[in-house]
Amino acid sequence: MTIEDRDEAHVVTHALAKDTLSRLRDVETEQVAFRKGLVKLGRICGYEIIDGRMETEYVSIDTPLEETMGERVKGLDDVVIINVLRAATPFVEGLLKAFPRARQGVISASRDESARKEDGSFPITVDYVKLPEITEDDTVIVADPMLATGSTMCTVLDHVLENAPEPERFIVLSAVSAPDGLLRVGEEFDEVDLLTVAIDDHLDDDGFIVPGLGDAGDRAFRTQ
Ligand SMILES: O=P(O)(O)OC[C@H]1O[C@H](OP(=O)(O)OP(=O)(O)O)[C@H](O)[C@@H]1O
Ligand SMILES: O=c1cc[nH]c(=O)[nH]1
Ligand SMILES: [Mg+2]
Repeated sequence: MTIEDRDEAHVVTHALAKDTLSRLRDVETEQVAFRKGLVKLGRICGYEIIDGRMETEYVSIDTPLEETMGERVKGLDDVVIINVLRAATPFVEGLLKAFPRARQGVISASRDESARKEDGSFPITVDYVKLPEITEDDTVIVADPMLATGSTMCTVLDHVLENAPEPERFIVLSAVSAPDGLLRVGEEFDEVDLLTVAIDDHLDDDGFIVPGLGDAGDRAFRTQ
């Protein structure tokens, strides 16, 4: 298993996750490679979630030759993935390769970067929310590649948890996180399992993660 427990979060330490993230960080990585990298990282994280968080059960199987015992992952049909628009879209595309039958939710949330508050958080605009019903049997994965101040994720979680029962597993998955954001989400939502590929050093004065990878949405969608 390649998930390590740290104080702030659980870290996916698979060598391919580190390799892929390093390519994403590189300023020379252009849009298509960047987007494909996010897809790949989502797939790796999905496999790591299955390996590190889910269980298998023994089942009887008839091969063409004889009956034998095999293992199946329990709960693969009870997965909900929440896509936090917009940067999470390619990341979720990768996750869906690991969980092809997941029920999907979408939340459009963006931070108002011109109005950073004194406490360092951002006002978050939520334009669209469409969520599937969540049940106690579900593994819920809220995906956003960037967790900076945590303002977006806290707002998203308020929506996701509203009227939802406590699911079997509740995972917040990011590629790059700042310590501040992890701390904030962890304090406000102690029921969530924070999973990330990297915990970076700090946030700059504009609320960007350093060293980070820049603006994930802009790099994936070529809007700058
Ligand atoms: O932890 P926070 O300080 O809230 O920052 C993280 C958020 O910022 C980015 O989204 P952004 O608002 O830039 O929108 P985008 O995905 O459309 O680019 C990123 O995708 C996260 O959703
Ligand atoms: O560093 C950051 C912070 C928020 N959103 C991003 O895309 N990058
Ligand atoms: Mg966003």
